[in-house]
Amino acid sequence: MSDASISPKTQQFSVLDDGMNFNTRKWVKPEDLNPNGTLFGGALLRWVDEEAAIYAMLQMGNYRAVTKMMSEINFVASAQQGDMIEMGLKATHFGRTSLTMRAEVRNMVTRNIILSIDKIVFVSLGEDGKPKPHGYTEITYERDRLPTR
Ligand SMILES: CCCCCCCCCCCCCCCC(=O)SCCNC(=O)CCNC(=O)[C@H](O)C(C)(C)COP(=O)(O)OP(=O)(O)OC[C@H]1O[C@@H](n2cnc3c(N)ncnc32)[C@H](O)[C@@H]1OP(=O)(O)O
Repeated sequence: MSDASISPKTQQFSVLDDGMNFNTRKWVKPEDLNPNGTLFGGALLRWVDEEAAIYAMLQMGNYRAVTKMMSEINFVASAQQGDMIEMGLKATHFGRTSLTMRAEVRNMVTRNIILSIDKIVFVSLGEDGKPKPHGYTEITYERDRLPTR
């Protein structure tokens, strides 16, 4: 995707862009770098997995959500120390016990997409650790599904 196709809205806080929810920003720090001096892919994946787990919990209304599958991970471009990145997620399929989502990470400084994952699948589990139906079929943009303590 070219720079021109990225909406200027991506530089605003918490925007909904094409239904994709960009909530979390990270600052690339020295401890996040690989020996080449660019953002370490493992750090990026850890951030995405955590963000996706929280998104899955909010959508499926269950704190017990586990990563089942990630499709091809495309490290499209790199980021450097001092860059700010933002992570976007969008649910693409609600199954019976699972939720499939798409992920995109953008460099807010260069405005390039740096990572895309077409499919991340989370499964809602019961207390027995087995898949548990979540009962939802559509995206919520609220925090209305999670039980509170
Ligand atoms: C108030 C406070 C409370 C606090 C409360 C404490 C709890 C706080 C927990 C925090 C949790 C954090 C979690 C963080 C994120 C991890 O770090 S997760 C760690 C890494 N992931 C794992 O360890 C998962 C390991 N895998 C498993 O345990 C088993 O594979 C699973 C997930 C139980 C699923 O078992 P299974 O036999 O595959 O189940 P199965 O019924 O065949 O399939 C289930 C669903 O997955 C789908 N599926 C299965 N395989 C695939 C595949 N290859 N591709 C796509 N979909 C698939 C199926 O289609 C099905 O979907 P639905 O059609 O029902 O929608």
